Amino acid sequence: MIPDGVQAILAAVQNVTAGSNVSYSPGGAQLKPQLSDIPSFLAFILSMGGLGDWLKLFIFGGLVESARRLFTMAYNALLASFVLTLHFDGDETPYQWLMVWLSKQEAWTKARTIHVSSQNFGLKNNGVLLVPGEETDGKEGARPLSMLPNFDTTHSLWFRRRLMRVTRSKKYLGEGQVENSLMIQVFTRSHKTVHALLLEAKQQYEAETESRVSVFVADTYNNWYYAGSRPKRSMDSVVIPADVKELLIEDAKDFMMSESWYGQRGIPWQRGWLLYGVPGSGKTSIIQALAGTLGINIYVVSLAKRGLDDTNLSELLNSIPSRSIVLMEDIDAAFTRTVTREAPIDPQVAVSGPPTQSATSTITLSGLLNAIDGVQAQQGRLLFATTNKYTALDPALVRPGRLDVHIEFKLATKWQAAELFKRFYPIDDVTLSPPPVPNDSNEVDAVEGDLSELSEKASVFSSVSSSDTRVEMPDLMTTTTGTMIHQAARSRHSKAPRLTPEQLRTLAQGFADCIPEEELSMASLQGHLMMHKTRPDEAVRTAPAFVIKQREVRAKARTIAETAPVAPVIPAPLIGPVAPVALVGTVTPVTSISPLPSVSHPSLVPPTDDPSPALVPVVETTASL
Ligand SMILES: Nc1ncnc2c1ncn2[C@@H]1O[C@H](COP(=O)(O)OP(=O)(O)OP(=O)(O)O)[C@@H](O)[C@H]1O
Repeated sequence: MIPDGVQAILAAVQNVTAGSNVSYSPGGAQLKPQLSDIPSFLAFILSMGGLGDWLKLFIFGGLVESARRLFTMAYNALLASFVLTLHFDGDETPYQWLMVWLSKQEAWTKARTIHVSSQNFGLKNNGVLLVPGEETDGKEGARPLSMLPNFDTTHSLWFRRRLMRVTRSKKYLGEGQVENSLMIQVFTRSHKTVHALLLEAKQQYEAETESRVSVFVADTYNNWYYAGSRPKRSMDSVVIPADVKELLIEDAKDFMMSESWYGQRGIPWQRGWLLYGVPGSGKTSIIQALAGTLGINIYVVSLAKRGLDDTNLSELLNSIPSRSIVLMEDIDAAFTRTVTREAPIDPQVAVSGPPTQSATSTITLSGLLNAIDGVQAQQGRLLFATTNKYTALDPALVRPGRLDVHIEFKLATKWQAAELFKRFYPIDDVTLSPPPVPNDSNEVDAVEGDLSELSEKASVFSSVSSSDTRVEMPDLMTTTTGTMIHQAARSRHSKAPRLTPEQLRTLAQGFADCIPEEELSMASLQGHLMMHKTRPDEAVRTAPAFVIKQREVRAKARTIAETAPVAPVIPAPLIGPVAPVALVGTVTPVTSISPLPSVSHPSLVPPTDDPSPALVPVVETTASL
């Protein structure tokens, strides 16, 4: 049953549509006045008691809302013409610039709601404004506190007499992923103010990072994100033969300056280096040092990364800015797991196989090769690949044009051991130990076997170290070890004797004499020196024991490896004709990859007909360390 009021409206609507004068009235009577047009229809509606009131309210509300919307639109339009709004994504570098810049603004010291953070945005400790009164310099492990805009709060501050509103946001994406963003509104009609802001933030940040190298890694969504920065490592701190170091630096510098040379010849402006050899021999260190020397950033690609496929890899490589280092660490790792020449071994395995396989990437070798060659790839890219298994690499991957220069890193030579020692102990930072206590059960005495021969060498140097000292030795001839340690520690901070350059040379030589040629890695030698950070003579005295220990550890590791069940390796590496090392262009095929001939370092010879040096090659050889 339709209520009378509604029936009346329906009839009126019909009449209006049909242009009829007939209208409905309860009981069949004609309604006065006749509803022949819209105004009369409305008048009729409004004349209907409660319904009329309701409709009036509806129309009034509609008008108010429309007015509000119009006002908001006008306000926003007006605001947009006076305000410039900038958005920054948390995983991009400009966000870092702005956060550091913001952290240095005095505004936060007066704000009512602030975020107190110990994040330093990849900068050294004093890179961000410290909470007034806080001193962190020189304090080990101290993390500075900085004051920043609070999340989800809009802050106002002034920049060059312009009002700025800053809103920081944080979004939780699940699985521990957080997305940070920043919005800055500047009350200005001119872009100049915004440019000045960006430039100031960038310059401030770059000044802070001048002594650092920024590192980017791919996130789980295969986008680059800023993973922080590291102090620049000096080339001098990496002990490899000087000519190899020079080759790397000169070749890289030359490459960076040769854009037009490549362009004129239609050669893609990219260059690849393959650093291969034993773990802990300085492959990563030299890349880090090179990035610092050239003042460029490092983008690290892990080919075994979960979820990485051919398309992602290609996109990742293509989105790297020019004049950057791309570092593919342990390039063999991908090859011995899921990467094959044409396709993933078994898509089922990649999806649901054992964790070691499903947890890795599904890239194919062709995908990798395409990504390296990438037609749209950024030009001016220095590609570095490292591997411990040179023979596991496909010849197509290591051919010139992809990985042009191959450098082998070997176990430490005596020369490297001595040089590492000298660099490890800057003369001003170290002191000498007291003379060894007779019959003391120190580490050297505790080791047996061929240690005696080595310790003979060491003892020469410990006696040298304890003799020619400029400062009188504190009296440490005590009976209990505990007391001696205590007194030795005290001597470190009191009248400890300093090393002379001559003593350092002698100690370094003594250390080198204790280290067998090409048996231990540089990393392990460094580990030993770390145990005696400020006591070079102790490092020498205990070196023989260290060597014995290392041999034992390796023997144990070998036994474990021999008895352990052999894990299936997928697939067999392709071994074929390979240029053992080529400096651009030419390849000397060899029938198999065997241990490479030792040191014969490539040299860079500038082309005779072109001013651009070094890119024409010439030498097909192997650079070994
Ligand atoms: N030639 C070297 N000169 C100075 N330090 C070295 C050298 N080789 C290794 N080290 C030290 O050993 C540590 C490991 O070095 P690095 O990571 O560069 O080795 P790697 O060859 O890249 O090893 P992996 O193949 O395992 O990645 C670093 O702390 C580094 O300082």
